[in-house]
Amino acid sequence: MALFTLVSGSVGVVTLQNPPVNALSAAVRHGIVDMMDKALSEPEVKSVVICGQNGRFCGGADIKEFGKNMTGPPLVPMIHRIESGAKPVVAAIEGIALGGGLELALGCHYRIAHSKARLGLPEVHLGLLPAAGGTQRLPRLIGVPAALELITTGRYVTAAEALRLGMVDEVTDGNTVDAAVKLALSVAGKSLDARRISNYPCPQPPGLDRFFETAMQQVRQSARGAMAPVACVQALRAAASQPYGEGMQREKELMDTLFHSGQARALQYFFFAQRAVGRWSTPSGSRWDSSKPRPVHKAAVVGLGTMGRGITVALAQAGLSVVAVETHEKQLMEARQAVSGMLERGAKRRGVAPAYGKISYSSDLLPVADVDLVIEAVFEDMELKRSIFEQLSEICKPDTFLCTNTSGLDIDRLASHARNPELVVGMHFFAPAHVMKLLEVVYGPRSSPQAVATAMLLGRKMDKVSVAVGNCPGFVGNRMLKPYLEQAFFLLEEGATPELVDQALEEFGFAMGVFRMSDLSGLDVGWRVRKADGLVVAGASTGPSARSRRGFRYSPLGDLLCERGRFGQKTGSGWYRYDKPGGRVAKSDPWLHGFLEQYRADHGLAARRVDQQEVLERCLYALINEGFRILEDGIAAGPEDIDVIYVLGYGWPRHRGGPMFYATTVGLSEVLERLEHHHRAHPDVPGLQPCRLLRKLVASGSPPVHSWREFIKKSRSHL
Ligand SMILES: CCCCCCC[C@H](O)CC(=O)SCCNC(=O)CCNC(=O)[C@H](O)C(C)(C)COP(=O)([O-])OP(=O)([O-])OC[C@H]1O[C@@H](n2cnc3c(N)ncnc32)[C@H](O)[C@@H]1OP(=O)([O-])[O-]
Repeated sequence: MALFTLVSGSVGVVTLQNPPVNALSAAVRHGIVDMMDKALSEPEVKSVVICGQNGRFCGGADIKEFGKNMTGPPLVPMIHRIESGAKPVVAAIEGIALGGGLELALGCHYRIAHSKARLGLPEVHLGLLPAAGGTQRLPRLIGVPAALELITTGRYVTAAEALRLGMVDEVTDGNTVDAAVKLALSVAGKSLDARRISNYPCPQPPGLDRFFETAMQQVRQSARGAMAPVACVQALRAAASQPYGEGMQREKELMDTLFHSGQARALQYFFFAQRAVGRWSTPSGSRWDSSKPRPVHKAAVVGLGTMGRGITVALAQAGLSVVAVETHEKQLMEARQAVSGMLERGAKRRGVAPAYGKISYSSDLLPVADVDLVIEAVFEDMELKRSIFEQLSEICKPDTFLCTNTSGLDIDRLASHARNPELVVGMHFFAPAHVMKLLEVVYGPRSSPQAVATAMLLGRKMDKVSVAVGNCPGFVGNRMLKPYLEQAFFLLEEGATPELVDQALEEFGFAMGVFRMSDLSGLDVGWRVRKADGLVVAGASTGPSARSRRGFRYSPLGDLLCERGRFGQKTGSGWYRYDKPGGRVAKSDPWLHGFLEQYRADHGLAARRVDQQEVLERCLYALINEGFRILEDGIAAGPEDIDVIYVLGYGWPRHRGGPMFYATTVGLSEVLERLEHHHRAHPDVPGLQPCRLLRKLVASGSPPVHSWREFIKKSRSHL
């Protein structure tokens, strides 16, 4: 819908009305076309302002319409009609002008933005390109290099940057629509020849061919198999080398290919999945819409190691007062410095003042007495955490929420040491905690709905996507990692190398293969967990018991490397070697290859050829299978939760939608069949045994991923 009003006697104001973001649905497009026709035909209207209802200009095309039979006036001719009209049109940009919304504004003759507005062309994140003229008008307006950067990254700019770049004509702190009306009055009747961007020549970057070859190389490297960024470069090249009309034709052709691609479907699924996880529920019936969070103004972080420092920064940047506690004086001093540096860099990036004043430091727990919420972030040791929870229960106000940052310890056990177990939840942050977008909020059987709601909201305030998950070893993310890692180890035993496994996973789109990732995060982390689980048997490096635990296949390879002090990057060697401890560049290690050969010889294992397809099937399907088990157990409420966790926390390629969505693109029956095949070959590996839920879904005709929640609910209620 769009509303027309006549103001100041001669300015027609067209207001887009489609809450919450005024997306350009068919009804809105109809409204704009009708209201513009009215404005352009009525003689008393001399100029026009386009704005959006409720302080938001426009969030772009209506993504919900994609994939359906699209009706209504198309965007390109609609915007062309505005630009080519005889009356000046001013875009009054408040809040957001994104995607098609910015393209609409670029079709207007003038643009005024409110100082708090954000502008951008984020289509690339949806597997698309700005196909309503964005790839052709923006470079004509701000030059090819700047447009290329904005379009291929989908980055938003502030109003101030938009003004610097020349995307807008004016920025105001006052009422944007009033300012736009004033401008519209002043330009009524003036020539529009110099205001139609499509008429501008596109400034050519020097060395056009070289410029685009380099750009394409860079984009291909960072895109990791995503098609949209590559298509964006192609469209920009057309803008720089062809007349506007031909450039538009190229934009359309490229969009046609992207629009129907699996990648676009995956990325659009992921867009909605990130929002769906906010509508959380637990098996006991707590829900996002019936659980009221309590306000948190002051929080404490206990333990200022790497994670605690990041959490402190995230809380301070979210505007909370933070008491940062570290009992070791030296560590406290180092942490103060590190936190200040992180705050400074963050503030510089965001163009704000560093939030130093939000943090007070302490070497004892007493100042946490009046905080609303504590995040304990000490070393992953149950005894240590238990003793801190007991102390916190003594010191804190009775209603203080007690949260623990843990990647897998039992929340319920910890809660049993708190005065009020219902106020205890887990908050699993990912390193670096002030940067990574993901937060697993772990509820135990005793966590109150309010505690879960409060932790979820706090995560959002820290600019994270919070996902509520149940309590089990490893929660969702690390629990699924276990069978994935296990398969990678088994593949080494059977003849693969770390390089081969990593290459297969990186070509699939992971930022890092499993071995490179283990080297980065430290092999000792998993070793500690396996030791705690009683899986590491000293002196069992040969003999029949070495490769079996509790009747199932086990690979001690990771343990053997750790016994030799090879913890990964930090020690200068792991699955790869590095120039020095802390080195970052992984190099193939002849020692490791020799070690693997000797290991196979010691265990009577014949190396066979492992191909990339087998790596993908064994590692990824085992991980997906565990995902189905997690759904079956009610640890995650829906596939979206798992997919968001894997994309935002574990480097799963976004353009593949997440593991559960990916399973639907492969075909659930294919995943089932391949798991059965691999399980037949490795009957002593339970991770490869297809789980019940997967079988049930296949038997029910493999319903689409968005209907799994209902399916799971129904199949539970039948039990
Ligand atoms: C062949 C065809 C040719 C077509 C040509 C098209 C060309 C064009 O270039 C393509 C586009 O514009 S592509 C588009 C390019 N634009 C983008 O990529 C912008 C995407 N949007 C965003 O990034 C964020 O939503 C905002 C920053 C706008 C607001 O953030 P915030 O304040 O945190 O709010 P929030 O929680 O995020 O959203 C609130 C609710 O609004 C919903 N919704 C939002 N946008 C929607 C949309 N465009 N649509 C529909 N719905 C949209 C969202 O799902 C949620 O619904 P729920 O039911 O309550 O869960």
